[in-house]
Amino acid sequence: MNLRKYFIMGSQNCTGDLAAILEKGAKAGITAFQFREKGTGSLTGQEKLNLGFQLRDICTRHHVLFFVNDDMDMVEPLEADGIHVGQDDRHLEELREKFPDKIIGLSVSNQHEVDNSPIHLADYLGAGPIFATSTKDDAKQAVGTEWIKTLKRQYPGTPIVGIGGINDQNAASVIDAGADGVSVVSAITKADDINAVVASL
Ligand SMILES: Cc1ncc(COP(=O)(O)OP(=O)(O)O)c(N)n1
Ligand SMILES: Cc1ncsc1CCOP(=O)(O)O
Ligand SMILES: [Mg+2]
Repeated sequence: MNLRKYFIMGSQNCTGDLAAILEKGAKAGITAFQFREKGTGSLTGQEKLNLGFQLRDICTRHHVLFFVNDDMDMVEPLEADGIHVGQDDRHLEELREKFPDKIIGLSVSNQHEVDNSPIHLADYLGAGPIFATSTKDDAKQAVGTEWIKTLKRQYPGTPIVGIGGINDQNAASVIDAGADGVSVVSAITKADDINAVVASL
């Protein structure tokens, strides 16, 4: 499971063509992708599914892991490799039972969440927001790279990806803190040169 360069995107994040952005990212070396279609302006129903098929196909062609965000009903139709959920989403017990062989990621933003989560059912943890972000309206307070160190001490065998405000300038600090990968939205969707940003990440 290679989560080193984990790109997340939905149509609400872009003005341009999502398929073209993902294709560039995949060619440049992203290792994982999460289809996160949520928030103002996002697609629903069949339109969301159709976009999902298109993006899934790009990931298949480039051997990039494909995750869906939150929506467990899309996992099977899109033949996703896994699903990422947060604290207010479907419970890991239910997901693990339904998808015994899929990769399940869980967001954890503080110790209270860790203490109240079945971490042993998660295949990886999304830690953040590490830095301030304007991509997610309801993002929690930025926790800094110290949070990665704290998690890694407690769960040395569980892969951890940092998320939130990560870009090609600060990604190294996230990896240096012990993260196995960096998850980014705007660093790629807003990049002038996607190839350069992914290489630099
Ligand atoms: C890799 C990764 N980490 C964290 C998140 C955030 O998930 P969540 O807290 O459920 O928030 P939403 O993304 O659903 O708004 C993530 N999506 N991916
Ligand atoms: C989905 C999500 N979860 C925590 S922060 C965030 C958004 C990250 O976006 P960006 O990489 O643009 O800061
Ligand atoms: Mg969620």
